[in-house]
Parts: sequence; structure tokens; C-alpha cells
Amino acid sequence: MATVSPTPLLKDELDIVIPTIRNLDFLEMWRPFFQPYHLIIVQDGDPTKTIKVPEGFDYELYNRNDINRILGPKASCISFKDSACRCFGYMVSKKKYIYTIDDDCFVAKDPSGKDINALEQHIQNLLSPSTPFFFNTLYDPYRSGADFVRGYPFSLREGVPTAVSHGLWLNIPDYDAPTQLVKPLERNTRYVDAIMTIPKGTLFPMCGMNLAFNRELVGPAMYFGLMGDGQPIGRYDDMWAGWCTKVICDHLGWGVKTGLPYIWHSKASNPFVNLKKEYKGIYWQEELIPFFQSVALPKDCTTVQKCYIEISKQVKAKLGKVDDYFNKLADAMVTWIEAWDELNPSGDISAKIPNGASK
Ligand SMILES: O=c1ccn([C@@H]2O[C@H](COP(=O)(O)OP(=O)(O)O[C@H]3O[C@@H](CO)[C@H](O)[C@H]3O)[C@@H](O)[C@H]2O)c(=O)[nH]1
Ligand SMILES: [Mn+2]
Repeated sequence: MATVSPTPLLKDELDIVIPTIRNLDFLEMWRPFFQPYHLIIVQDGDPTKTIKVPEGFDYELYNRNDINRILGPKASCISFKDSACRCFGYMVSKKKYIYTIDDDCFVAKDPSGKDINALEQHIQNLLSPSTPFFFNTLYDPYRSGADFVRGYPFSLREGVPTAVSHGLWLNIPDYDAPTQLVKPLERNTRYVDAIMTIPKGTLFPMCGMNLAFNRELVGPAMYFGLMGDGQPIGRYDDMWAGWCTKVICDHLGWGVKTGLPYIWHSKASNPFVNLKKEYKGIYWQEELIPFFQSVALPKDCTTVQKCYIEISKQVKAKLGKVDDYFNKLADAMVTWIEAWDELNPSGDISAKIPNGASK
């Protein structure tokens, strides 16, 4: 009897978004896991360069000319010459879920030596609930072989929808430039077999290298900001998106998980180039974190778009005095939402805010 391989989970409900400036040979290693899925490739840099995609993948590719053609003047909100451009892929996708991965991230092996299907694990993370309101000390209670521990309130065991699944990296860890400079040879060899919900009210440094999210829930919040060419900052694209998204998830009662799956991050980008990109962010973030910790979203912010516009207003009011960059970023946040709604006219995603979720 011929064995029929099971249809890959969310095969027609998930897009894989890859920002790139190079040929995509790395896909060969991911072929067994990625081939059934549709890819959205966002080509950064010189649009006249041809990006080679291995045979057999179903994809759409957008370069800067395409972004300008599709968004017109609103293309100003999409970064150029920075991996932040990847968020254009989230906007043009029509799928419920997104997985985004860098082109220097490869298939890692678990301690038993088995190839890790990172996409499958992210999908499991997204399809199982999160527990932001009360911390389960035995980690993810919904994994087989685990459960809620004694003292965990039964009224909270249903959990909440998971909006984000944040994966990690073996080999080259996602360190900032100063840490990279101090520890050039450090490699992450520690495989921690855990998935945790990041508690409500706690921010985290979201890395865009190995990230999945429910686009229908938080897509409009996943704007990767104004980075790269012509901007005073870089490598804070995913951080900005993560802070905005976490504040909105806390308000709307959705969960963010971090931990498994791991990918193998193969290339350390140049620490001196990174330092140049990051240095303003390294001192600005000492003001940004208290700002995000203090963001209060009114009860009538019942959709991601309304929350996001409210945050952009508070960015302008409170961070505009830190640097004029934040005035431009606040405006770009509004442009992003306008562009999102133009390309996705299905309207705002309203959330039924569970009691106890909003501040
Ligand atoms: O100008 C550019 C540079 C790169 N890309 C594509 O973006 C990703 C990441 O590039 P790379 O692996 O070289 O850089 P990292 O420092 O490892 O990136 C991580 O740090 C953060 C950057 O904000 C983010 O968390 C990770 O992306 C690759 O796919 C490059 O091809 C680009 O599009 N434009
Ligand atoms: Mn990299």
C-alpha cells in the first residue's frame, strides 16, 4: 500500500517571507520542509540584480521597483538596504500566517542529531494557546509530556490565542555589536528544550531571523520601521516591531511565545558595520523601553490598527523630543497602516478582549 505523506500543516494558509540581497541557495537545505509552501521574496538593494531561486519552489519576488510601483508615495515607509524591508512581504501576503527567515539561517539538528523542521514547530506554537496571565513553571503546558503544574488556576488553563512564535539560533547568536566585539568567538551550543509564553507586561527583544506570527491577528503591528539607507539607525527593525506587537498583544489578550525551534545561524555580520547601525539605538533604547512600558492603550482601541495608530501618536508626543527621527517614524507608522489597509481592505481585526486582559 503506497504511503501517502500527510499534507503539511497550514500548507495553503502560510507564506514564508525572505528578505534578501543574495542568491537563495540556502533553500536547498530547507527544501524538504519549505517546498510545499509559497515563498514571498523581498529583494533589497539593487533591483537590476537577478536573485537566483532554486528550481521547484513556488514564489513571488518583489524588488524596490515593485515596492515603489505597488505603494507609490507610501513606499517611503518601507526601508531600503536593511532587512527591515521584509515587512513589505507581510503586507502583500494574503495568508493567515507568516514565517520569516534570513537567508543565512540553515536547518539545525536537535541533540539526537535529527534535522529540526523549524516551520513545523512554529506552526505548532501558533496553533496552541499561550499563557501570558500566569507563568507555568513546567514551561509549555500544551506540549506532550507536560501540563499545568499544581497551583495553576483552572480558570486560566484554556489559555489565549498565540500571535507570535519567536524561535532561537544555534551557532551565531543574535548579539548586538558591542557584545559581538567583546566575544567574537562565542557560539551558542546550548539547545534548551523549552517553549515559554512571555508574561503579560514584559517586553522582549524580538529577533526577525526565525520568526512566525498570526498575520490575521498582529500583521498590522509587524511594521519593521525606518531603517537602513538614509536613516540614523539600523538593526532595530525587529526590536521596534516586537515592542509594538507585545504591547498590543498584552492589550488585546493574545500571547507571544519564545524558545523552540532553533535554526543554525551561519554568518556573523560585521560587528563594526553593525556598531555603526546600532549605536544610536543602544542609548535611545534606554528611553524607548520605559516608553513602551508606559504605553497605555484606551479600551476603545479594540483593533490592531487602532492600537497601532494610538502608539504612533504617543511616539510623536513622547519620543519626538528624544530625536526628530521619532517624528518621522511616527508618521511612517501611520503610512504603514494606510498602506496595509489599502492592500488588505478586509478591515480591522477586532478582538474580543478577555476580562483581565486590557490595562
Ligand atoms: O541591506 C540588507 C542586508 C541584509 N538583508 C537580508 O536580511 C537578512 C539578514 O542579513 P544578515 O544575516 O546579513 O544580517 P544579520 O545581522 O545576521 O541580521 C539579523 O540582525 C537583524 C537585522 O536587523 C535581524 O534580526 C536579522 O536579520 C538576510 O536575509 C539578508 O539577505 C537585506 O535584505 N538587506
Ligand atoms: Mn545573519
